[in-house]
Amino acid sequence: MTDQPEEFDLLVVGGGKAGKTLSMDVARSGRRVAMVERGMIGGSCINVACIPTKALVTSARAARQLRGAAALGLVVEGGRVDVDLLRAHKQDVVEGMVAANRQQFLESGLHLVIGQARFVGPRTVLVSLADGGERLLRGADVVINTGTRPHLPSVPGLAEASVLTSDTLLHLDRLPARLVVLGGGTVGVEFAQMFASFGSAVTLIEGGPRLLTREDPDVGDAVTRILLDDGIDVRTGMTVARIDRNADGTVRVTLDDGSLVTGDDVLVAVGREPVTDGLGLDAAGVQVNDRGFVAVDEYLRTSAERTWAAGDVAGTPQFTHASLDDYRIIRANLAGERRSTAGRLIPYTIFTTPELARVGVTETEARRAGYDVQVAHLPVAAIPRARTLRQTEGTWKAVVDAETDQILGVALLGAEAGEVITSVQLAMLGGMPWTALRDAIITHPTMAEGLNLLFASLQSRPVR
Ligand SMILES: Cc1cc2nc3c(=O)[nH]c(=O)nc-3n(C[C@H](O)[C@H](O)[C@H](O)COP(=O)(O)OP(=O)(O)OC[C@H]3O[C@@H](n4cnc5c(N)ncnc54)[C@H](O)[C@@H]3O)c2cc1C
Ligand SMILES: NC(=O)c1ccc[n+]([C@@H]2O[C@H](COP(=O)([O-])OP(=O)(O)OC[C@H]3O[C@@H](n4cnc5c(N)ncnc54)[C@H](O)[C@@H]3O)[C@@H](O)[C@H]2O)c1
Repeated sequence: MTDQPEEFDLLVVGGGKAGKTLSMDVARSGRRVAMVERGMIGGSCINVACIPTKALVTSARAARQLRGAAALGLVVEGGRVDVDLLRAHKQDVVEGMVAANRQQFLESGLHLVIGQARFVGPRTVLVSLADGGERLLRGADVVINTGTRPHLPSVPGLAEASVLTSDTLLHLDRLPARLVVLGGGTVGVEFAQMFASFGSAVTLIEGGPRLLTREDPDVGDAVTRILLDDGIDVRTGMTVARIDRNADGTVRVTLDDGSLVTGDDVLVAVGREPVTDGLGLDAAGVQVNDRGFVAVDEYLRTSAERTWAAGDVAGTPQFTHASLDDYRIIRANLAGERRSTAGRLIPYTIFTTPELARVGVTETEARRAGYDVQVAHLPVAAIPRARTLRQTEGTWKAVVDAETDQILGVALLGAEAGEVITSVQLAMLGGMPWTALRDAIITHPTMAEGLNLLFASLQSRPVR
């Protein structure tokens, strides 16, 4: 290695969704691009987050369907969860996507540098290469996209109790007979239900007053009822006082009211923290905010010149599609536009069974913002398609502005909600009033047809 850095038009640190997409895009346009990735080709989503978990959710749903096969007129005998086959299925999906990403990186012409990057000066990183040695790289523009990792709270005993995170639970070579899940957020509810479907006895402990605290109380409570029906022991408003690994290998979780929960494993899912340690942000002149995330403005610029940040580490809502939109913003701004993150409509789906899909604001947020709202509710059982699927669990909710008829937000808890939400999102993006969804001719029998029914329960404004 010489003292002179290798020069690039664009240097991307961390190959997450935003970083890899931007790297390929800029490289395809003929610019010199280096992307430094310490090991996960394709980033967290395809290796340890969305893709492996959703592959396992598919298995969990199949297990549920097999158990309910008689209701569909099928006699299925035997059947058991084989953890090795489960892992092989998940790994096959992951490896297919990693291989496809690797191929796309190659074809784009980007310089993929596998190693750990650390800033040693403005827009300059020293990379400890995975196969030994170092490289010094400098970018005319630099994008930081190093993601987040599971946060481990300072609970007495936790550090010594060999607890699991979403990363490590995915690699487990056995099914815990009793799984204790700490944290009733997105990761907690998805994993709790998945493992309950595989046959684990699951206890879910949430510190807040209910599960999914960002949702309206009625929506969070509806998800809680579904998990309770699945046999999950849900304990809300509970803090863990300490965790101990017993001599026989079991784990004892002591709650603040003195009660004990015993399990074989503990999954800690209490949020994620930014990956910035050892990154040398000071040397780069990049500041972090009070939560430790890289501080960015609405154009995704950091405090350092021509240094940008994207995805989870920049405090963007922690979804892959949000990170992808950060790529669009930085791409436009690198080309001299002024594209902003302000006012983005970012939907999401929580992949419980049934799914909870959300877009826009909650009823609580709309009322707090001073809107005069109308609220529509629809039990999923009222949708003909739900009957034919025999998946009648759940309830839909829409919040509209009574003054303007604009849709403010929708929460769909039910089968295929993650697919149906996009129709609502597109209507919102197009500024369509709720009456358009009430009156649209929608294919029968589909779940989306429920939108006709949901909005039909609202009162039209009197004709003036
Ligand atoms: C269990 C789980 C399930 C999820 N499911 C979903 C889902 O279904 N849908 C959804 O939209 N979102 C989901 N998410 C959230 C989603 O995974 C993240 O929001 C998304 O992956 C963030 O991507 P990113 O662009 O910020 O970076 P990441 O994909 O996290 O990539 C950051 C990369 O930087 C690399 N890196 C870090 N430091 C360095 C360094 N110093 N040098 C070099 N490389 C470095 C890392 O190895 C990593 O590959 C899930 C998250 C979890 C934990
Ligand atoms: N389907 C998806 O899109 C998907 C799936 C998984 C994760 N994600 C993303 O990843 C992010 C992180 O997920 P997460 O579930 O780790 O975090 P989260 O912020 O969604 O939920 C964490 C939960 O843990 C609770 N908590 C915090 N400290 C606690 C403690 N000591 N004891 C008990 N409970 C405690 C919080 O009240 C909260 O309900 C999500 O916010 C989401 O953006 C998305």
